[in-house]
Amino acid sequence: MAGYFITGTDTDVGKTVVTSLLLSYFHQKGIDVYPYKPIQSGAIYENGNLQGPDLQMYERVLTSLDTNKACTYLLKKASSPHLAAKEENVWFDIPAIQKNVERLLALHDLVLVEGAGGLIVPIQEDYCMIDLMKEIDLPVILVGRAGLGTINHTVLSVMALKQANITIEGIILNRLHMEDESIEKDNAVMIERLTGVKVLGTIPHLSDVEDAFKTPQAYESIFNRLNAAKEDIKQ
Ligand SMILES: Nc1ncnc2c1ncn2[C@@H]1O[C@H](COP(=O)(O)OP(=O)(O)OP(=O)(O)O)[C@@H](O)[C@H]1O
Ligand SMILES: C[C@H](N)[C@H](N)CCCCCC(=O)O
Ligand SMILES: [Mg+2]
Repeated sequence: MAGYFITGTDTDVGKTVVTSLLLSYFHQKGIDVYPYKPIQSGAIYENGNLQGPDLQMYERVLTSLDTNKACTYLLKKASSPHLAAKEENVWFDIPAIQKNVERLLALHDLVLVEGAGGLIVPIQEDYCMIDLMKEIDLPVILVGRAGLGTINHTVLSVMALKQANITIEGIILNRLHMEDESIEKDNAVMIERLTGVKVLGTIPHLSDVEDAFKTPQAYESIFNRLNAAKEDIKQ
């Protein structure tokens, strides 16, 4: 029974890609790993069914995924959850989300919970993603961009996590675009120096994201630094 909360410095920073690579990595190691996206906004109708884009990506790795189990709230508007919920007349039952996490933790060796956007994303007008993370109480993997601008975003995110007393397992930088490698290398060094949190590694720019899920061992040097990779999490 182990889990991580995968958060990011922003929306579209690569949380779902990192979560899917982690799913694939642990799955190939024989670990019973399961994803959970409590709140998915930006869901779209496909063949008459409302589909969550993040869930569709997890499904590329775990073809047997039960999307009802892996997501509690599917909202159509591609916005902050608080706004989508207001427009769609949805009320978030936070204790129910918490119970779902506990249920999944009891059922699986490893659970990967993905947030929506970054930390100060409102779920309700006075309750943000970071408040949910605090309640869920899993160690956090923070995904940030690898390139220019990430020092500020990543260090501020770590400051907020520390202020909330949330355990940070590590930072993963993601090469969303091809940028100056000397800046990216220095970013990792400066983020470690300014936060005291380990940068586990950098995910390269992927020409074919889904293809990358087939070879998760390529990220061994990043993922084997996670405690879940070291401990025997199969109870
Ligand atoms: N390393 C990478 N190389 C190339 N493309 C990437 C990489 N990482 C992410 N992407 C692409 O960037 C986009 C955003 O990634 P992703 O969906 O993982 O973001 P997210 O942080 O999960 O966003 P959200 O807040 O909506 O959950 C996607 O189109 C994804 O395929
Ligand atoms: C719809 C999108 N892909 C995300 N899931 C939600 C991102 C909310 C970001 C809110 C904000 O930081 O301004
Ligand atoms: Mg996502």
